[in-house]
Amino acid sequence: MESKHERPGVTILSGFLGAGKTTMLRHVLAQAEGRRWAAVVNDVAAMNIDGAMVETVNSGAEVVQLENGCVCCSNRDDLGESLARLAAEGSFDHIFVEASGVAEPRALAQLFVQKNPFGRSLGDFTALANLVTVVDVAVLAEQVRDMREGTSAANNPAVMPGAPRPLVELMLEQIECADLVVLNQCDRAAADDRVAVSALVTGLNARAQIIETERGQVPSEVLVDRVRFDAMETLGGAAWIKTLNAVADGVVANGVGGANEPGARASSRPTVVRSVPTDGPARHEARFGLRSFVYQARRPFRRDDLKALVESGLPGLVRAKGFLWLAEAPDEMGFLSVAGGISRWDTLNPWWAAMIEAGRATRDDLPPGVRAAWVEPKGDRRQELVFIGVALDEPAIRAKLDAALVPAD
Ligand SMILES: Nc1nc2c(ncn2[C@@H]2O[C@H](COP(=O)(O)OP(=O)(O)OP(=O)(O)O)[C@@H](O)[C@H]2O)c(=O)[nH]1
Repeated sequence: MESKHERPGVTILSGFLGAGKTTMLRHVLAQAEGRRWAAVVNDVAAMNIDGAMVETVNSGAEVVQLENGCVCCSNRDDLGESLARLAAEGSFDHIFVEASGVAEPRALAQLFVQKNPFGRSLGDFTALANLVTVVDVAVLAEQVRDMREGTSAANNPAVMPGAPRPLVELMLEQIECADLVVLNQCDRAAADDRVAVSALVTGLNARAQIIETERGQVPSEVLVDRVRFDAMETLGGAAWIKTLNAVADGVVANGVGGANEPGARASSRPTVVRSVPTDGPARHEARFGLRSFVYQARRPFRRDDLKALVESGLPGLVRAKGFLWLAEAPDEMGFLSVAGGISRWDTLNPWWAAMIEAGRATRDDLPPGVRAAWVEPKGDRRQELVFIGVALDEPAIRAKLDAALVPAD
């Protein structure tokens, strides 16, 4: 084990929408046992559903929520400021960053190694320990099957410059730039699929350690105690980068083979690393065609109508999640999560309004976030759902959601 840095260590959790980052972070924070940890949570939409979920773990960790943009592009300064502040406080040994599901880990890692115009980088305040990518094995297995079977032009459309890129490209890039790849949701994947996905990950990034798990059940030591990040190795870990370097070194004749092999050494020449564009807030929309919107309402849903709507499949939907107020259980905060074509319905805790009505809390107990969202007479009971997808028909979805609400009096 490498010695601990005096600066707080940082573990970055990346991974495609719905892979299980928040589930894993909650599991890890629950293991804090008095250790001085903090978490910075970023969500892709204008509302930080993940941050609110992480705050429900009573671990003692400070949770900082970053909203209004993804940390790998439009929200970089906020991430930098939050990490610098947490480091300056001197009270934390380790900080976890949960990136949004569309974040590119390479862009995040570069914040720690590349100096800004003032000659500073996040590496001056903190020590990046691990870039971790969480993968939904079942979803990636499906993509591997499509890639294998996709021999026709229709399955392999050419992406012209400036056009949105397929989302699978983002998934693969997240794997290429990782020190540790967590293959999550193994309970949903067949054994053959697990083997195929593991082979794909090794092919893309032979250097990364791979862990298979369910529900993000990893021991915290794996993320905290061992420092794996190495700027040259991690940023140059992708098989294609190693191959290019080997070609440039004259090690590989045709740019194929050799450098992909486990244990292949990185070239000593400067690593070829793609530059990171910094083109503002609309980057994910422009690059991958992904858009998000937030649906809010102050009336309860009829459970069956909402279920029927969600299960009918909304064209273009990649991810939906958020808090629900259901007419059938008006005192319980519901949680809906749609990812990889599967919808999950959970109950979290009672609404604060229900607790006050039952005499179990008073208005003075309300946390600031709840106070800010309070509207009489129903208090914090509300709908707050984020929809993320490609070419979503937002007005049509909003109209269908409105129709699933209990009619206004
Ligand atoms: N069956 C199964 N479900 C899981 C597993 N891990 C997470 N889930 C569920 O998958 C859904 C997505 O999990 P999250 O932890 O919210 O995923 P995420 O990566 O944080 O999602 P985004 O922040 O939206 O990108 C939730 O409904 C989880 O309960 C798993 O290993 N198996």
